[in-house]
Amino acid sequence: MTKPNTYTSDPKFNRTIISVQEAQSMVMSRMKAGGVEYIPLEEAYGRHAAATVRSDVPVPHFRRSIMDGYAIRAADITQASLEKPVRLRVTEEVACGTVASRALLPGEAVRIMTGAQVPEGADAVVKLEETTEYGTADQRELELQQPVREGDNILPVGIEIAQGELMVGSGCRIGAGEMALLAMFGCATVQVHRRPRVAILSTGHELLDVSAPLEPGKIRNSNSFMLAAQVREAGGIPHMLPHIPDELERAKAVIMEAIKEFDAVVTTGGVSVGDYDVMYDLTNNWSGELLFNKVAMRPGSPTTVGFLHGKPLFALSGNPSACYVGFEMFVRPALLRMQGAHEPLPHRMTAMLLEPFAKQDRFERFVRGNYAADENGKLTVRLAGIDMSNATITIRDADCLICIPPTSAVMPAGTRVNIIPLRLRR
Ligand SMILES: Nc1nc2c(c(=O)[nH]1)N[C@H]1C(S)=C(S)[C@@H](COP(=O)(O)OP(=O)(O)OC[C@H]3O[C@@H](n4cnc5c(N)ncnc54)[C@H](O)[C@@H]3O)O[C@H]1N2
Ligand code: MOO
Ligand SMILES: [Mg+2]
Repeated sequence: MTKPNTYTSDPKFNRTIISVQEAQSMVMSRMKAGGVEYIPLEEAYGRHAAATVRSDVPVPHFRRSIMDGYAIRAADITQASLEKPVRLRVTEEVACGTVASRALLPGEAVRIMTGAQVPEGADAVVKLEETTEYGTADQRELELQQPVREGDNILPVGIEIAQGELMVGSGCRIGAGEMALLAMFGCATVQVHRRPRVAILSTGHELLDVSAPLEPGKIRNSNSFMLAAQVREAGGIPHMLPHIPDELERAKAVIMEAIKEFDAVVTTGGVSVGDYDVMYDLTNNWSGELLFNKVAMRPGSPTTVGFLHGKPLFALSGNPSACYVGFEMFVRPALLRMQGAHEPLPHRMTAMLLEPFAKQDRFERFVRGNYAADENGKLTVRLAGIDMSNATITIRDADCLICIPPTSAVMPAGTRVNIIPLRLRR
């Protein structure tokens, strides 16, 4: 006797499928920028600014020499030539950080160094190599054999940055350039968004601690470590909880506790239709809201997101690549939004596929790939290797996700596709 198929009526199997874009907007519409804190500039790298910083002075704020040489008045040497050189009296020296004692008068020159303030009255700097000095220490004379243009080798006030210009926008991630600008404008303390604290929980009877020897049927918990790295990359503070077996009551207790204490909870495993897939049961029957539990994407189709007390629970797949992609699509943007980022969703670029893609699917697929520029500067992309949602090795190897739209035919080499660059390239 055959066993009747009962699963077609089981809600665990009949989930409402939504598109990636829909799912992202459902999550993002609930996320807002978190609290603010003040930190020393030294610690600001990688953080997201919580206030706009503008220049309070122009840069440079004084006329600055860009060469080692002599500050002169261009009008004094308009007639200078090889045959009829002009001589000027050298009155003093201006090193970086010092200023001339008085304005330059006609017929005078001042020895000046790169970066030093050009004296009043001077309107050009002549490079040292184009000059000859004569005379004694108290009677110095400068000989010039050709005219110069007014303004030569002088940085005018404000040429680089005007007063009041935007230096660091609120929500912007502080990188090396922002660090330099914040220092230039005297921001010893920086107002930044708090880093979200994220609890990470792996579920699965089969999971072993990293230090445990392998046993038949069991594997080490690698997803928690991957997720912790992804949380860090997204600016958050990961907190790895000890992994738990697939037990509903246990999972409920740990998650309810974690969601009280942390800004977000990310779990991995147990979101599919298996007998021990407890995250389905948990999010279907809890005091929180269930946003979705099926997304038209591969890997990561059973990705589930819920909200409780305004905090998100991201229940990602246990399959390592599905877990990785689920994080990139939903958790990273959410964490970035909590830190004030304005455009946190993954950025897409176009590239030409260098090899055919044969798998057909009704869902959009995010394939791990590697991109490069061809000889014309156009982006190309190829698969990073094995493209299974249970694979881990290609997470190491990929520097982008190739977005393959739903297909019913082989996608030939040469097709233009979207790619999502991942993290910093090696
Ligand atoms: N009959 C069906 N089976 C499955 C379906 C389906 O539609 N019908 N969906 C498949 C898809 S798609 C995915 S994705 C997975 C989702 O699996 P779960 O999220 O339920 O995850 P688990 O069942 O707990 O584990 C899956 C896989 O991942 C390994 N795993 C789990 N946690 C970790 C960890 N912390 N570190 C490393 N590896 C982990 C686990 O051992 C399993 O091999 O379901 C398909 N099945
Ligand atoms: O959605 Mo699953 O991740 O395709 O394998
Ligand atoms: Mg499962």
